[in-house]
Amino acid sequence: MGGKTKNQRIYSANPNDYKLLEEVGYGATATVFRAIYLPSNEVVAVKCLDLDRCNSNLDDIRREAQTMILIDHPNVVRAYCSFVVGRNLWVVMPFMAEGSCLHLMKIAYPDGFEEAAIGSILKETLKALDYLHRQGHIHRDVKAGNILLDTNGVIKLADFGVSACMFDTGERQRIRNTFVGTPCWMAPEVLQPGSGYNSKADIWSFGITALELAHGHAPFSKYPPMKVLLMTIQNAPPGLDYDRDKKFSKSFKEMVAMCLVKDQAKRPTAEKLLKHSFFKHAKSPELSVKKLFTDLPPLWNRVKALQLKDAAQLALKKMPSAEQEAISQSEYQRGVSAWNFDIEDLKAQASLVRDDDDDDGPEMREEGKGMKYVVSEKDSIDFQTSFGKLNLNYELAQPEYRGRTSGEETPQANVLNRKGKVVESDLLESGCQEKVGWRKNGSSTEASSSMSEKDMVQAKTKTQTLKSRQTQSGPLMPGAVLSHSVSERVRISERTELELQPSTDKAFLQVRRAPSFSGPLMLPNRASANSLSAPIKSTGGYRDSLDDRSKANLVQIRGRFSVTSENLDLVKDIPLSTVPRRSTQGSPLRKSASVGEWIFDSKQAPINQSPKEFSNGNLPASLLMPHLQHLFMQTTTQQDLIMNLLYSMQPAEVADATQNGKLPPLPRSSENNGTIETVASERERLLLLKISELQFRTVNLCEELTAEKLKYIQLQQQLNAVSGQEENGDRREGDA
Ligand SMILES: Nc1ncnc2c1ncn2[C@@H]1O[C@H](COP(=O)(O)OP(=O)(O)OP(=O)(O)O)[C@@H](O)[C@H]1O
Repeated sequence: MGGKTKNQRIYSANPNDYKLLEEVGYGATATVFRAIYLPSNEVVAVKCLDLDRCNSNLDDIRREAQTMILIDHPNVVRAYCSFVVGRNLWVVMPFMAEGSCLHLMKIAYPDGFEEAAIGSILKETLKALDYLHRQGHIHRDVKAGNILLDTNGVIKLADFGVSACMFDTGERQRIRNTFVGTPCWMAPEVLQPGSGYNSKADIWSFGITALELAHGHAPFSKYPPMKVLLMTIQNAPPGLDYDRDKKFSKSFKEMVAMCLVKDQAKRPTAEKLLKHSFFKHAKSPELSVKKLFTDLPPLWNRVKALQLKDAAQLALKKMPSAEQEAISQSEYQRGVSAWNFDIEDLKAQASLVRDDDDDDGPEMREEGKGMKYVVSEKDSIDFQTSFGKLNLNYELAQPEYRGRTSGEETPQANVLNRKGKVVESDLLESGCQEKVGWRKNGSSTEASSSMSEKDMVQAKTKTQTLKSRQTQSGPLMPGAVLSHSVSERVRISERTELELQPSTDKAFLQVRRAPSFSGPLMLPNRASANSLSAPIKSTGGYRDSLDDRSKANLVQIRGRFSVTSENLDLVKDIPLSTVPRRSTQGSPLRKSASVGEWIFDSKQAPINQSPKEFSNGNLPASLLMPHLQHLFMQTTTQQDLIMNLLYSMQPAEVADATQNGKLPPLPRSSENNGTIETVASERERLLLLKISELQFRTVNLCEELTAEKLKYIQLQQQLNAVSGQEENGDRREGDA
């Protein structure tokens, strides 16, 4: 898809016309390069999207790219053209020389920007959203990482990787009832399957982005994604409410609060929000934003420095010992397992979290997340949540892809000064490492070194290894990509490298392979390879994440859910406050393997109740009440469980289960056109049926229980009678 821009410049679809220079960014699915468009000698950005890593099919991706080409707004990054190169889609865009707000914060403003700059950045972003919403688009990935800055202060919203058209109907709209976005920035309604969402989801993400720009990180960003999702649903919306936020104006706080309302209907439209006093008084970006990057080195050096910093930190501070790694891994697994199975526990945890915990050290933030949740040799994790399947993409290392065209120095070995002149020296040797953190303090720039001498040695080792690796792989001709997929090459080379390289190098690779919590969370549509009803992937699927104990207890893995016998024992999950204490301590009621069938275990009857008590007329009620309450709780818990399971099942699975007689028949809708609304109402009816069935079963169980108790009492009475007769006999013998 070659294309023309507004000023009629034509950009060819021939990869040989583009000379890829430095890597200036990377995301979950793409690596972005500064490049020269050779026919006009113009600097552009080329985003190389790894199609293997996208959950959409090629047609969808092409359509997205086409949408980007049609976009025409000063605050939206448009695509000049796009074309397929091997297993990659190249999207040619204007080069935004100062990169994203996220990178800028990471490198120089770890605690966020000042309010004036935030106002300008948000206003320009909101203009972009207003335009997109008017055009019928939902961006769905609004965040600081997608707000790009140019040297002249121009601000643009980028990344249509997950955008959706609001006016689409049918299949595409059904797909939209899926999780797409980035966990910390995702609106609560996006997490509710079946409820659907609209452009107001962008307004929520916009509010979260405002907090991100104010604090340097998004709320909840230190938590694992599954916890973030739960906290978004359950906690009060985050805001600018704490001591640290005193410096911000009332109107800023008010604007953020307007965006972060859980009820999407109560959130303002972008158009309305633009009229808010906070934006009316916003300064021009020329005045407030341009100064943010004076004194900073060029973008590619910042990106490189960030990569090295991450690698060195990971290698030296975060690269855990075998033991720590095991703990970390088990924590990770626990998180995944907990998300799947112990929702109550997670709810309790989430409720204990204080929002002001977000003030924790930078190691808890985005950089740190990748370190804690490193899972090597895995490209993605499929979280099987009670709400649906979440595919957590990882950032992918593409070290070999950073090369330039034939005969050029590799970017890793080049340090360019602000004028763009190539300085032939290693980043580390040049002393650039001293500025790994260009922390800006007010107007002055402090060159702070966050790497120790040891860091340097390790990082240098890394750099040298990178160089030699590039020598081995040779310079990259854009055309050469056609012959061998980047992802393939990377996977092969990474596997070999992980086996052969010292830990530092592994660490570097893992930094890039760590879960990208800033990347999109995607629930692929069923037509895609990652079908919801497909068996759980062994690589990274939660099945792997179950610990041995859980595996041993595995009763059933069906579709996207696994049920363990441990989880079936819901008794222990009942809150102590709501259930009589006795019933939580070794209840005589035990669940059989099939959910809903209860067995009374007389061995476990409360030991402090003597047989005599059973013959007492009051006792059956006092004994039964806890169990009846217990049963009631169980039923409620089961209902919740079933509701979660049903909500997470795809219609096809429900229909399948119905046909197999595993679930009551699905009520047929005469107008079942496959829309999500119909599916939702069908599920609701199915659920009501299930609830009635459970209630019926509960009553039956109570009756059975009462009958058993009566039998027990009768036996006790018979026993008493027999022992009474024996006693009388003994006495008579004694008297005689
Ligand atoms: N036109 C551009 N000019 C300069 N830098 C860019 C440009 N486009 C993207 N970048 C940089 O590259 C990074 C990754 O790009 P992008 O967000 O498009 O990739 P992605 O894989 O879609 O990311 P994700 O899905 O994780 O948000 C951006 O955060 C930004 O720093």
